[in-house]
Amino acid sequence: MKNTNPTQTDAWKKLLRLAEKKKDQTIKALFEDKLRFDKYSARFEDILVDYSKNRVDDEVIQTLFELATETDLKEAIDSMFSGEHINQTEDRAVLHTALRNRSNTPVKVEGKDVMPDVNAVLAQMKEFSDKINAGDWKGYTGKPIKSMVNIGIGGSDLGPVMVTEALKSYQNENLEIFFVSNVDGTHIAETLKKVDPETTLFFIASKTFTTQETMTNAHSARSWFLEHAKDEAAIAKHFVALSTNSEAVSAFGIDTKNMFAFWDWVGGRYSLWSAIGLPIACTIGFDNYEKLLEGAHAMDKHFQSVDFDSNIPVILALIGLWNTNFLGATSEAILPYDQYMHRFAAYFQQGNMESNGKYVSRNGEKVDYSTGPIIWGEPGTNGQHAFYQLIHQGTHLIPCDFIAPAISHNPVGDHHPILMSNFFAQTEALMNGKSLDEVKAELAKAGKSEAEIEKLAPHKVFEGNRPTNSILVKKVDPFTLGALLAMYEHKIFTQGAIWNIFSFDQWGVELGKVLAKNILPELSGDDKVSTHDASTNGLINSYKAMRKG
Ligand SMILES: O=P(O)(O)OC[C@H]1O[C@@](O)(CO)[C@@H](O)[C@@H]1O
Repeated sequence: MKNTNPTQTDAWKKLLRLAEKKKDQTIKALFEDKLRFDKYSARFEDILVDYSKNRVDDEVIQTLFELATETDLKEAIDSMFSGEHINQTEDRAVLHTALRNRSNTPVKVEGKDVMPDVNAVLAQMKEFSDKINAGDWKGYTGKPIKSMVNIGIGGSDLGPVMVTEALKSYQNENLEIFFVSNVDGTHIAETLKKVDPETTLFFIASKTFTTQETMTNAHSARSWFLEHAKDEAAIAKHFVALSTNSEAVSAFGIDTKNMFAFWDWVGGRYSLWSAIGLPIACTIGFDNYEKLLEGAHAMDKHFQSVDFDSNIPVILALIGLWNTNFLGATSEAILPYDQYMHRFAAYFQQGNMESNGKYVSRNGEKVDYSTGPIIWGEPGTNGQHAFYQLIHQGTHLIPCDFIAPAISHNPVGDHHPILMSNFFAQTEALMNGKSLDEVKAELAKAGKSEAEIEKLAPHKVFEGNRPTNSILVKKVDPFTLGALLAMYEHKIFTQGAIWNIFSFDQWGVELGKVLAKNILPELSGDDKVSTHDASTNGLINSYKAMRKG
């Protein structure tokens, strides 16, 4: 991968000029082009991506494509899929795409085709999840597994949580799935209250098998289990490990035949396609998990082969870059109008912010431009009653992705049409706003006096011109969800490539962990601590005083 400073490209300089030249342009006016919706929307299988309600015109979008070309995006894409060690600071390939490579074409890492290993683990996952779903995997008292608890955090938790929630309609009704991630004892305590040791399976999910929270929770779960089962031999029937680290798995006391492996070229935040996805496969059945893989693979092929001007992840990435680097947006909201997708934004908080929350370029220099945005969001319509005030009338420009299914899994009464009417209305309102004249006419029609109108009107004006993408899917099914996830993954990849940053390491999560390990021993006993700054010393010593009750 090249390491071009994007601001040095002709396209970037032109985009700066265009942003200035078009600063008074409105999205509403752009719709005078009657073909705009057709030109600025794209179909992929049962997914419609409408990016027409953005502040981009033909000149801007073409220049954005030039930026992608000038920063050698195609070469970057090919480098990733070819197994090049593009994760240079960890000297690793980035091949989560190989995990869902349903075409089974060879994918080489250091000259070795990894597909046989990938397929072997998938076969192991299928065999195991089939047994769980059929009730053939018995616990230490001979009863079938009824409850599953995934113990993991970050990429070893967020993906399985988000997918099992989004695909809850596909869940085996004889099985329940729980997730424990936080080291806060409440998380494991509240979960263990709900499950029976005789019928519970624990997934210990950790790429490194060293993460403090996960290992703490895993040992607590193991202790709880042995209080009931007594015999350590029972562990083998109730604990499986999802990891790259077989030595640490054995040391924990899980038989490596109960280990589902993956590899260092799978990033944690890109790992739900790997053995980390086993709780998904067990919850929704392997066939549905396979459809998730197929959807992602279909999007991978689209991303790899389609020209930029029809390439959905590239288009979304470039529009996001335009919003961030030329219109000054610092965050992006993901707003799924689907209650089952309530953890979708949270998933991409890690996916996006842990990938592109970087301030040093691939050249090792501090960047002088914005990189990854803050990702946040909640399901619609709830967000409308929480933070849409700011999105509509705040001082921040917040590009939003609205996502909705045409068909609900729960067609209760007229709920879905009501939900969808809000989905359509919000992007219309964010684009068109409401002018002062319209507001004044409304207030006059409502019988307000001149004085009241003068006082109220400014507060009821909506400037509009706030950019949104609308992503309309036929139904949130495994294939479609897989394609959506891969679409966002490749958007993130594309932005990182153009921003000339390393998107696949995460050094920023290390310092806090190290300092916490230094503080932990200081918390035992009652002696005062004085090894830190006055605030940290004060906090620790206050904690020690308070906990005495
Ligand atoms: O899967 P594991 O090795 O336990 O890591 C968990 C999470 O911790 C990190 O913060 C890295 O330390 C995330 O990148 C990762 O997904």
